[in-house]
Amino acid sequence: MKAMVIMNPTSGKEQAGTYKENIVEQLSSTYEVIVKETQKEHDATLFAREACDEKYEVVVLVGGDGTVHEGIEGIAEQAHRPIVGVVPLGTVNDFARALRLPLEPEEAIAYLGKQTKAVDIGKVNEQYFVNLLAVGSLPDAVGDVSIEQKTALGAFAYFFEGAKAAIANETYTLTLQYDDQQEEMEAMLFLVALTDSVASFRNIATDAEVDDGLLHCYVIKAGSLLDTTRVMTTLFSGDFSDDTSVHYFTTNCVNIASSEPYALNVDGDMMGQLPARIEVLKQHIHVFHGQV
Ligand SMILES: Nc1ncnc2c1ncn2[C@@H]1O[C@H](COP(=O)(O)OP(=O)(O)OP(=O)(O)O)[C@@H](O)[C@H]1O
Repeated sequence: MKAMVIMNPTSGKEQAGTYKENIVEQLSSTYEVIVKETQKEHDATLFAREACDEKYEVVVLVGGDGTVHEGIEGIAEQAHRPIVGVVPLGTVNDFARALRLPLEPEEAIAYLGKQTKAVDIGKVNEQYFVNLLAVGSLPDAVGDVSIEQKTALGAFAYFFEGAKAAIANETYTLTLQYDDQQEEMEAMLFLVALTDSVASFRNIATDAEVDDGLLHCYVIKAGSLLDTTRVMTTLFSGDFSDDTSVHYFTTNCVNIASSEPYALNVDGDMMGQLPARIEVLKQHIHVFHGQV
């Protein structure tokens, strides 16, 4: 049986190489292991696709959410899909959090080759996502977060920038189609979460399970500045149940359009623009899972 380890040498303050030996040791009793280092953008996608073509049993993605996203892109549409392992070396590591893996790389390595679980992935137009898709002020702001900010502030950088943009109160008209319904609304932010870990905050999308086959959709409606501030507080607290400014629904497919070609933020990076068809591929990828 074969395992391919795909490492991004630039992630984790360039410490990825120091974990190489332990990863190989963890897997080598069961698998013949090869290690590939990415040199540039999209290498992880190409390597992961090669692993599918050559019928590898396992692909281990060593890096941040960007590396996980690229690796999953390479696997998602293939007939043979290896089991995916994750060694988290990013700032946020939302996917590793959702899989209940320890964020300490050495500890996460111990889960490679152990218990597996089939998890959902999302498809947006012709791309895939494992965690979060967003349209609105927050995603623009997330795209603006610099590497230095991420390192200094960690996950909080996203919400800090997001809150500033939201308070500027930028809104737009969205048309949503799902489950035979069509809705039009003024929105500040549209979020689709697949897991309960969004920019590292576990109390957003608390109902989302990695294998529930559902897109957890949040429309943060336009309102006054006061409303906006309150909504941001609600977002931080994670309890939307009594908030009329937040429209929450679940579905397995939603079409979203807007009068303006708003940009999409997919798993933390700006990719493509509206209109978009978003669907969930239920329990599509097997992963090595952490503690339940
Ligand atoms: N050798 C390389 N040199 C420069 N960039 C690379 C290299 N290999 C991969 N990349 C790019 O690094 C990015 C992914 O970085 P990483 O895995 O650290 O995720 P991240 O999302 O930036 O993590 P986080 O934001 O949580 O710190 C991808 O855009 C990928 O194309």
